[in-house]
Amino acid sequence: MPAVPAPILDRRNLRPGLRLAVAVSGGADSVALLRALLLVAPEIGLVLSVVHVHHGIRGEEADTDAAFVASLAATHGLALHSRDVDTPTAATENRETIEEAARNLRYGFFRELLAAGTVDAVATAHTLDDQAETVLHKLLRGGWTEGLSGIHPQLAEARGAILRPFLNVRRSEIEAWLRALDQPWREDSTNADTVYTRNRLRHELLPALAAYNPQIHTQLAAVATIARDEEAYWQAELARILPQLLLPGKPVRGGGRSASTHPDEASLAIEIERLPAAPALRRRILRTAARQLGVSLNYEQTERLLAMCAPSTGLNAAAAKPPAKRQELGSGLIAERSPRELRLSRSARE
Ligand SMILES: Nc1ncnc2c1ncn2[C@@H]1O[C@H](COP(=O)(O)OP(=O)(O)OP(=O)(O)O)[C@@H](O)[C@H]1O
Repeated sequence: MPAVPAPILDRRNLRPGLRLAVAVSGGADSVALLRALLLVAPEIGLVLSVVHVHHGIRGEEADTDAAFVASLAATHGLALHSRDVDTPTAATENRETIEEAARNLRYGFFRELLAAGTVDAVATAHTLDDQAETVLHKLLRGGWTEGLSGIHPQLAEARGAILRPFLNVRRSEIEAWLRALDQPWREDSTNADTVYTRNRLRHELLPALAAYNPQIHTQLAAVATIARDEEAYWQAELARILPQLLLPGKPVRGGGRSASTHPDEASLAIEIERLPAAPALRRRILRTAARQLGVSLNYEQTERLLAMCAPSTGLNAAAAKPPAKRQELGSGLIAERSPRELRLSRSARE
């Protein structure tokens, strides 16, 4: 068999002396990530270990996965950080889906290892295929640039970081390499189950799109990179201008009536005249303001708020209806427009 080159790792965040725990589920992607990191560890000076979470779902299959990962770590003389969790109970208690609960428990363990200083970073094996599936999923459900940013190559934590050095690597490349190495991996039986949206995207929608553009995975991953950079730019702009714009709890000025100051209410005012003209910024300001009151606005709610910021007098006003004076946007969020201010308030009684 011709030699298959090792997948190319993103080395940006791999520095000498880094104590890096590789998150290994036993699947092809994470087994390959471990093998690829083992190849470069001596040259870079990485101190590798393995982290595995037994989620308490998928019965014996998960027991075998855990044993497989333990044996892989032992074969390469690596320390193993393992944790058994009860995903179904956590899902019920926190009203999460099984997938959400498993993810939260998994990342909870990673963050514990980082916070305790046991390791400096945790590497997960997300691939370019995962990135494409995530972006497509966000597009289907409706996503802002932050959602379209998909899986980030690096997540800074309070202490340490979570790294994704395989984000530029195709899953097909990984499997070919493991076969060439004669390295077995564990197949997750739920990966083929088309009950899960993500699996339908992987097995049905993406192959259909690839008939229109064979580079669709790379294109969607490029959307994530572009969206991430755009979002970072606008977030820096927001950090600069928000402190002058959002006026928490201030009374309405400029002739507007005073808003209710019921003790259960949290409120914020925005001076309309000082709002930048660009909708890209206006939307972000409005969404950030709502988020500060604990409400995550969807597109339709954001557009309703945006319309409330239109000029109430002057030439432009003749073309359209005057902006609404008061609207309830859901989740207890109320928007009130006075001549100079837009006030958002949230009743805790909702
Ligand atoms: N049980 C596990 N133990 C350790 N690491 C795991 C486990 N499951 C997944 N991982 C790590 O997470 C990566 C992504 O896994 P997977 O695609 O199943 O996650 P996901 O459901 O997409 O959630 P998320 O993207 O938030 O991690 C894997 O490549 C692996 O590095």
